[in-house]
Amino acid sequence: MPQTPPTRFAYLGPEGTFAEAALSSAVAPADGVRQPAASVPAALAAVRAGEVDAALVPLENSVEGSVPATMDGLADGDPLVITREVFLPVSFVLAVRPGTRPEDVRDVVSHPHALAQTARTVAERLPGVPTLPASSTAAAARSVADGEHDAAVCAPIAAERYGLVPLAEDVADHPGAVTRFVLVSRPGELPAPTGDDKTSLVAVVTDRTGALLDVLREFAVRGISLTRIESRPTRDRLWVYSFSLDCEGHVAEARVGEALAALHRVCEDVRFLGSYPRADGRASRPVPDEAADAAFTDAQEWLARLRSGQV
Ligand SMILES: O=C(O)C(=O)C[C@]1(C(=O)O)C=C[C@@H](O)C=C1
Repeated sequence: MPQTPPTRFAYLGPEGTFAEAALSSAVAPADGVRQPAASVPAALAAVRAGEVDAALVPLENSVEGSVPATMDGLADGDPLVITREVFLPVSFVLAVRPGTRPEDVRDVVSHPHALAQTARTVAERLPGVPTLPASSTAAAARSVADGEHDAAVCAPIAAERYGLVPLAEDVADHPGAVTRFVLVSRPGELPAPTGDDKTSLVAVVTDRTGALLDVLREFAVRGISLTRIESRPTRDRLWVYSFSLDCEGHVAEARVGEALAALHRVCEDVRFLGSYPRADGRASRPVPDEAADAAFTDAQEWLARLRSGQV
């Protein structure tokens, strides 16, 4: 009997990134093969090209906010959809080659999000030492192991993986940070509604009075709570913005489907980014009776009766 090929996953690499840890927490090693990608755009490109089935990429961090490469990578290019969200607590060490003393360190390298989350502590430990960006925390650790740089801000597991030792542990300025990762695929069958889901989308609006209010109203009048909203420049058109947002609910629910259809009417463009199980551990708000599927069905039936003359 022919065997189904294993699911292929890309993640922001190399080995030892938080993205790899997030993928491991979500997908058992036996449930697919995984390959590191050099950057978030490279991971998304591998999905679009069909080289992998899905990519696990960072979307936002509780301290530093959104990851622009992922936000923009999902908003532009061939459509991709989120099928799952994964939350991972992140903690950082300042890692060096064995034998390195604080006074030997001439630079500190890491992913910009990791440098931002540790800026104060690293400056206290290594005053005046410049910081440099890397494509990921693990790429930073590897470059220190290779002798290209002197210290990396990375996960304890990355330090171990690349033979480094901690010069300082727990160097986050705000301990307890969590990064939200998303698993993205080419559009296909949607994850089934679980009753506790999120829907993500990007709405492009023109520069006019009340444009954002129009977007928000379509959710509010249908009893849908938003869990995130932020604006990004569309980049190719001056002063035209897109709103990237997550709301509670699944597109299969009438209230969410109708809100999206309404946005399609009032926005210049709407890009659906998926409906997937909510995993942030926070309780979704109860759906008001008048926004439940049954209320929409009842209203549709009533309207059909009116239209057929049964007043
Ligand atoms: O470099 C990594 O290890 C990543 O997975 C990326 C990333 C990010 O983009 O925010 C993930 C978690 C940390 O907040 C720092 C870096």
